Amino acid sequence: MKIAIAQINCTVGDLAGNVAKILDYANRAKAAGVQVMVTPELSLTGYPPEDLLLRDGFYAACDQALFGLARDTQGITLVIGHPQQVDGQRYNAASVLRDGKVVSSYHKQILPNHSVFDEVRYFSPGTEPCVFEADGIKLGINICADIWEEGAATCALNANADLLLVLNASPYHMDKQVSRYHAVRERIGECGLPVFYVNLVGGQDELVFDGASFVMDGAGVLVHQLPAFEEALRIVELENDRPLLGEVVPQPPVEASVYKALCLGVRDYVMKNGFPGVVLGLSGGIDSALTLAIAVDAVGAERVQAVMMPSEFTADISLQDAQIMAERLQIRYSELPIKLAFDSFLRTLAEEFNDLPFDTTEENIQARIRGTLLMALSNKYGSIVLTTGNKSEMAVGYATLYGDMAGGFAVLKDVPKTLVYRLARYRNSLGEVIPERVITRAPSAELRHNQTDQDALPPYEILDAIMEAYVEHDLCPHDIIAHGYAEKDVRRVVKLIDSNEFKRRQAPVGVRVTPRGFGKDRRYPITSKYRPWLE
Ligand SMILES: Nc1ncnc2c1ncn2[C@@H]1O[C@H](COP(=O)(O)OP(=O)(O)OC[C@H]2O[C@@H]([n+]3cccc(C(=O)O)c3)[C@H](O)[C@@H]2O)[C@@H](O)[C@H]1O
Ligand SMILES: Nc1ncnc2c1ncn2[C@@H]1O[C@H](COP(=O)(O)OP(=O)(O)OP(=O)(O)O)[C@@H](O)[C@H]1O
Ligand SMILES: NC(=O)CC[C@H](N)C(=O)O
Repeated sequence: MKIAIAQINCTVGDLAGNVAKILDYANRAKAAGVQVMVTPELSLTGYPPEDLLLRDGFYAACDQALFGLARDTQGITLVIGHPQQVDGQRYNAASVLRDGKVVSSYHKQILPNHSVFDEVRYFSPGTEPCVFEADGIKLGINICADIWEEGAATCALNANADLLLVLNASPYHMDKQVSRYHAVRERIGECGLPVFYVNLVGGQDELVFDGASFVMDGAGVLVHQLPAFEEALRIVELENDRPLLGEVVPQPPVEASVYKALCLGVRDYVMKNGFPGVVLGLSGGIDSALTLAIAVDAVGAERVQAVMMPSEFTADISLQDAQIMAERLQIRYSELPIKLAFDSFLRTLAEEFNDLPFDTTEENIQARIRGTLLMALSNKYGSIVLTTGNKSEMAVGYATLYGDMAGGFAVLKDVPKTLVYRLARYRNSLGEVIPERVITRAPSAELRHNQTDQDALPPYEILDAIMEAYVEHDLCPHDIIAHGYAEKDVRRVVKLIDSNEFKRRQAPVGVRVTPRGFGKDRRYPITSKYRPWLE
């Protein structure tokens, strides 16, 4: 008996494309003598389809695609994830397709409604197991969150399952795989069934699904591990109901996995939305340097344009480093000085401003001129503007609305500044593209003379630690101070984080790589009188 794991990159809403991909994988699996092929959760629609799931017409289209897929599949049994409407109830389902028919369906029992998940908004929970037979072996079905709690796996065991097929759409964040192994081993501890953990791969707006599907035997031993961040078809041989040992691909270390997640997130956002390429402002600083490296690795140098837009505050080394990087990466590179536009703005505003001193206003005008130029290139050539702000800056509002925040996709939105440096070093370890000086010089917005980020903000090691404690772990300022951080830093950073929610709400979407990003999994009021930094 052979079971295939189809670790595929599905596109939300592309029913015909997803069906074609599943058929292609099924044909390859069939040619290799496979009896059963398993696809990820909601493989027919992509995940998460969000409010498409509130439309009756969407379920009708899914049924049509599912029955078409069943008709076109002969000689192999498929397990397909899809949304299903039964008697007015909506379910997150997995159906068994065999001999041209949909022979049975399972309804997900545990609906996740935390962090980035909203499944209670869309689905009713299932209550029944679904076990089908292939080659004399009884295969039980679970779907993703089912396996993270006690219940659904035991339900399959009680229905006489010999092993468990688990369809997943489990998004990536750092160290996620460890928690998946842990959850699956807990279930195996309870039910003793081997588990086929089949995960989706690909980017969907802010989420990246890393694949990294695996198989554990009934003792919780890892017997197959698929690669992360790429599609794969893995054929697992069984002796009776025992999965035999196969390739165990090592999981990438954290910098490599975050880097790959960012590349996949950018590539799929750009490609699935049909952009011919990307454009970004290249300042000679670390954030735009790393963003450029990711962009090139994601979509290829021929699809990337970088623009250096010097002002009177731009250091010579910034210009040199931008040129060196463009040369190393062989991208389209232009220089568009902003002096003329800046002077023109100042002249136009001179009477209004009435000799008031140079302040953030003028800094922001420069950032906005750059944003306007990049958006003009985007409009003219159809390329999407990548913004470069990192998580630390997005946390404290250190970015200009309609300036460096103008754009379509925020690559580093969930990458704290300290991790930006680690990723730059990691990328250079594969071949040096970021000039060493860009990594070692003090970060500066170069919006006035002799400016450095550290004039305005605590050192990034401290800022990032306080941010993680407050944003990811929900600690209150007192607890953070008790961890050894200076009271003034904690109160200041927390105040900045809370009072800049308005900016983040207007920021482009970007790839989530931490357990809590500034996206679907953090919903704070903009208007709020609750002020934890004063407590
Ligand atoms: N609650 C609220 N709801 C909606 N809108 C609100 C608001 N509070 C202020 N605003 C609006 O927002 C404006 C202030 O925001 P904004 O215009 O962006 O400007 P602002 O936050 O005052 O300044 C931007 C800051 O980011 C720094 N920066 C800029 C560019 C790049 C970098 C970098 O290193 O990467 C750093 C810069 O040095 C400065 O400290 C207000 O004038 C007001 O119009
Ligand atoms: N001279 C410039 N030419 C082109 N783009 C610029 C220039 N200055 C700023 N930008 C754009 O605005 C973004 C914000 O940059 P800024 O230098 O203000 O702060 P930063 O967060 O230190 O970013 P970086 O590390 O990339 O410099 C840059 O990443 C870049 O995309
Ligand atoms: N789609 C799901 O049910 C995912 C839930 C699960 N906790 C995960 O992140 O893997």
